[in-house]
Amino acid sequence: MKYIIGIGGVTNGGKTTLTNRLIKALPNCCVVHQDDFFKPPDQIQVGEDGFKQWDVINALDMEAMVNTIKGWVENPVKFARSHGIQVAPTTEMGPPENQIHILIVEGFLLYNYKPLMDVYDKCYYITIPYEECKRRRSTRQYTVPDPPGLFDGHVWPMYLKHRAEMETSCLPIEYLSGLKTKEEIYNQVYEDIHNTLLNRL
Ligand SMILES: Nc1ncnc2c1ncn2[C@@H]1O[C@H](COP(=O)(O)OP(=O)(O)O)[C@@H](O)[C@H]1O
Ligand SMILES: O=C(O)c1ccc[n+]([C@@H]2O[C@H](COP(=O)([O-])O)[C@@H](O)[C@H]2O)c1
Repeated sequence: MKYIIGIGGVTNGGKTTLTNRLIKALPNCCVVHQDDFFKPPDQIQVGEDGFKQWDVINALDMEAMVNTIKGWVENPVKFARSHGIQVAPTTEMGPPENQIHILIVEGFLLYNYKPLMDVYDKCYYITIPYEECKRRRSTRQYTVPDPPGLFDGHVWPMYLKHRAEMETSCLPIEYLSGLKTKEEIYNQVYEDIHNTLLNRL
């Protein structure tokens, strides 16, 4: 059985932190990070606001991201092995039809791209309020550092726009408060996934 989990949400909400905990705990679990698909800086357009438009879908090579996910769907065992993830032997997992393969797709713009809308079996979305987001973001080092004013001039307005867009889609999204402790968020999501997978097997 294949199971694809989306961990979306606001920048610095705690997506990577949660994902890293889950991949250690879940069996045969691979991950695709949306951040790995950012285009190089010279391909990022400058908007009317004067900022490079990093927080839009066009800043990402979404075709490559979709192809990576398709690669996992076609052959999760090969995908896992080529990403250095140990696959449990079939004997440990029971018959092949009971073998679980999990993919976590993690990123800030997961639910705003049509070709990906149908791939998720479960959609999580982490939120934190403006002040906390700005505080966490101010300590974060990206490969391209934030120029002064980027958060208020581009990052936060784009987050609000994309979130509103996402909410008009029919995706069943489970919201998680990123203000809870890392442990609480992890326990909540782990239990949810565990119970869902037990019911499906
Ligand atoms: N539940 C939490 N409570 C407090 N700080 C958190 C929590 N989750 C993550 N952080 C911190 O917030 C920052 C961004 O976390 P990260 O997981 O990289 O976010 P994202 O992947 O959503 O951008 C890191 O410094 C991380 O330690
Ligand atoms: O990773 C990069 O190369 C990169 C370069 C420029 C900007 N980013 C920022 O990465 C943010 C999304 O990642 P995250 O982990 O904060 O959700 C987004 O808000 C962008 O502004 C990321």
